[in-house]
Amino acid sequence: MLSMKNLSRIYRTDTVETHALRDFSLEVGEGEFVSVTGPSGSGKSTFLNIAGLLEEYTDGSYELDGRNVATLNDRERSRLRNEKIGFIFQSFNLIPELDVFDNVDVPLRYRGFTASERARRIEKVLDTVGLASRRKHLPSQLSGGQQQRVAIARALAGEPRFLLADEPTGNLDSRMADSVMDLLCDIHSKGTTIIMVTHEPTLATRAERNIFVRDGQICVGELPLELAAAASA
Ligand SMILES: Nc1ncnc2c1ncn2[C@@H]1O[C@H](COP(=O)(O)OP(=O)(O)OP(=O)(O)O)[C@@H](O)[C@H]1O
Repeated sequence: MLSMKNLSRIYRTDTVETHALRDFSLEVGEGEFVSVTGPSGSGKSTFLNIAGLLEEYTDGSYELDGRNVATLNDRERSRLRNEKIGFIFQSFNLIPELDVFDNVDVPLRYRGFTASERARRIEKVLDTVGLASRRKHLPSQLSGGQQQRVAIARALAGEPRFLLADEPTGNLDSRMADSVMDLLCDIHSKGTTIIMVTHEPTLATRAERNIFVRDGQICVGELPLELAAAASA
């Protein structure tokens, strides 16, 4: 359902050309849970942003859910992104003035659902992430782990096929990180396809498949030592 072939992404400034991705080919099937690791600056976020249609690529081909991304106009791209993809970021990106319920409501309003349909979906996802009793709390009244759960609820409320997570546990202590990972595994077991970028080898090995990226390329058949150690632990 996600197919990238020989993708490249070059950032150009007046003086420097950065090859953030080069010859990057990847297939992710329906229902997979893939983690992406690699050194800082290796291209992980660039890959995730292109996968999520937030960023353009320079060359190669990308098909998402059978659609050739290069043929889409801006409106079609936004629509595909809103309907099929949920995002989770390291910094939870909640709106501080809105309570939990209204934060989760934000993307649903864009989709044009009725108020009753939105309320049904919000109650359901808050239940999924274990925060139904906190619906009237502001983000500042929640722990970091709870805030990330709200962000996950917001990403799930539109019932996306794809969940893209960029360092979702990066701002959390290990106990909260584990509980967010438990939640992602649970969401995956119910059928959502997940791609997660992480620096944490122990978290990466909880996915079904790990991709290791170095210098903008996937390293095939190479498991870094720390990942191999975490996998056998
Ligand atoms: N907007 C941009 N303009 C120019 N260069 C960029 C831009 N965004 C990223 N890069 C460069 O592209 C390369 C890949 O960056 P990217 O953010 O994808 O790496 P990363 O693996 O996610 O890093 P980290 O683990 O530190 O978040 C880096 O060399 C970075 O400096």
